[in-house]
Amino acid sequence: MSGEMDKPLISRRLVDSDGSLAEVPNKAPKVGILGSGDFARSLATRLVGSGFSVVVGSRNPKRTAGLFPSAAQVTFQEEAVSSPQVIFVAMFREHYSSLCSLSDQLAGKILVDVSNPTEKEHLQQQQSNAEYLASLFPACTVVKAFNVISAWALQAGPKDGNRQVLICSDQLEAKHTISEMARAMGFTPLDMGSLASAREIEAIPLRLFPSWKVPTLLALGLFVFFYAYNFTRDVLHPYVRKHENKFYKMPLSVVNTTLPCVAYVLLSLVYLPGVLAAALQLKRGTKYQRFPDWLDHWLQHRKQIGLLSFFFGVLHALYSFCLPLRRSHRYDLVNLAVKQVLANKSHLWVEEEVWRMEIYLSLGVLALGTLSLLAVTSLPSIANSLNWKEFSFVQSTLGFVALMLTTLHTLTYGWTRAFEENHYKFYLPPTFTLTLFLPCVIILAKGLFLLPCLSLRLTKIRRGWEKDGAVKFMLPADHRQGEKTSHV
Ligand SMILES: Cc1cc2nc3c(=O)[nH]c(=O)nc-3n(C[C@H](O)[C@H](O)[C@H](O)COP(=O)(O)OP(=O)(O)OC[C@H]3O[C@@H](n4cnc5c(N)ncnc54)[C@H](O)[C@@H]3O)c2cc1C
Ligand SMILES: NC(=O)C1=CN([C@@H]2O[C@H](COP(=O)(O)OP(=O)(O)OC[C@H]3O[C@@H](n4cnc5c(N)ncnc54)[C@H](OP(=O)(O)O)[C@@H]3O)[C@@H](O)[C@H]2O)C=CC1
Ligand code: HEM
Ligand SMILES: [Cu+2]
Ligand SMILES: [Fe+3]
Repeated sequence: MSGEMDKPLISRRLVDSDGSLAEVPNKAPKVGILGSGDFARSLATRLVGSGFSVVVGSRNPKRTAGLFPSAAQVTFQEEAVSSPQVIFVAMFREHYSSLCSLSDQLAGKILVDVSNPTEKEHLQQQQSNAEYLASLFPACTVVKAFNVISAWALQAGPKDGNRQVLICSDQLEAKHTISEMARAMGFTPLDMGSLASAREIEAIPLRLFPSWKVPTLLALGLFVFFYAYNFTRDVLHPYVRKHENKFYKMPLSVVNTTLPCVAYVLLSLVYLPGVLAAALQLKRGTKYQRFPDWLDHWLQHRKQIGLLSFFFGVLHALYSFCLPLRRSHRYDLVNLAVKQVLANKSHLWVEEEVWRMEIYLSLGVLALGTLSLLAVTSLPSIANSLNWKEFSFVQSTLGFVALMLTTLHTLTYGWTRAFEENHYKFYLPPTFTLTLFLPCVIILAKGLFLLPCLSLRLTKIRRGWEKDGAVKFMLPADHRQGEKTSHV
């Protein structure tokens, strides 16, 4: 734990209230840490590296002293809390009460609660860990901070991962002190208000990609559905009807009929809500009415659904490149050649099939290329370099172009199969026909919205015009209080 970590990351200068930089007095400010676990160790290392003087309070300082940087003083709890004004409590909630014997020494000091509850604790306990700590030590000021930073991120310094430290407390002064400390350690403090926000802050590390949950479940659901459908058609049907063993198709072939279908359906689900929204606005004759919750939610999750569609599209492309590499493919080719020789046929070449394949592959590549533009512009650094018009051109117009290209890719792939009886296995139509329904609805609707009468009306509505005379800025009738929908 030496080397780079011991160097101050940021020189010990603090920003005065008037915004000017003030040199901190030479004597390093003293900070206490209770606990000697992973978090305490990383915190001590970071604090020492940022120019603080650290004293650690442990129940067994002899055993733990070796684990801390040599600059940190490790001692008994009572001694550690006596002089610093700021004390980090790097312990779990269930052990807070063991500190009660220290309450006299702790009185008047700032206690920083860094703890994270488990999912179960978070649901069971009404009181946040920080509020519980405050209730145990009424004579102290409790600040909630640093729980969103992992011990690892503290160790590595703020070069990796999220730099934000969410801070809340009932006392402004204490919050300011801890904010400046976070800044000195190279993090970005974010004021979250009073200690009542602690529960919310404690919930953050429990979340795992919140805005991705529904889109991911949707994608998985579609995958399971299409896989089962394709399995039934491509594997089960030949087995049941002709006792043919086609189970080898399960890992690659069936997957590659499934992936593109998921990608395609997801892509249409990105552009469907815009069409529904436009239709709703046309029907209502106003834009000053909230969309129903489900539509609002759907509109907000388009980015995630779109990126998932891109992901499945990329997988489909990679799997497609592997199709001719398969051993089964080679056997098929050789067997076909042998059959031809036996039948005394030569020069097998169906012009229509050749063209169809050349075209559908080309369209697939174009579709994926267009989709990658959308994916690239959704990176924040690129999105920030585009103005609003440019961004919406890529997302809305090019996205629609990608949908069109995919539709053409699918149509040229499917060709006349939808109309041939031998392609209906167990009366199930070929898979691609299922996926074509939504995109066709969208393309049709977009076409309709281009009709002068509708497009003029839509433009007027989007500029604030309303069906019933003058522009009104009324709260919609169905607006219930306390209802929040934007949460991404
Ligand atoms: C790979 C990928 C990445 C994506 N990344 C992002 C992302 O980073 N951020 C993001 O927000 N989305 C992202 N998306 C989702 C999607 O591209 C956008 O939400 C896109 O703006 C949706 O376009 P839209 O035309 O359906 O909707 P909108 O642009 O919201 O328009 C809604 C409807 O109104 C119509 N309309 C719009 N303006 C007017 C007007 N002035 N006059 C008349 N009619 C109008 C449109 O034709 C449409 O029918 C991504 C999608 C994919 C596939
Ligand atoms: N690890 C991480 O990445 C993160 C941890 N946190 C939070 O930091 C806190 C500490 O976590 P972590 O360091 O990982 O946990 P550890 O189990 O590694 O450390 C807990 C420490 O608490 C001290 N302690 C004091 N009294 C008791 C007691 N009665 N029983 C047991 N231990 C006691 C122990 O030190 P001693 O024996 O020296 O007294 C022990 O080392 C937790 O609240 C956690 O939620 C927050 C963000 C990230
Ligand atoms: C480099 C890009 C692409 C290539 C090389 C490619 C190639 C292919 C191939 C070889 C097939 C036939 C699969 C089979 O024989 O089972 C196919 C089908 C299909 N592709 Fe693509 N594709 C590409 C991009 C895309 C994209 C981006 C999408 C959608 C977002 C897509 C959607 C489809 C669909 C829906 C089918 C029909 C699946 C079925 O019902 O069997 N493709 N593609
Ligand atoms: Cu949501
Ligand atoms: Fe939600």
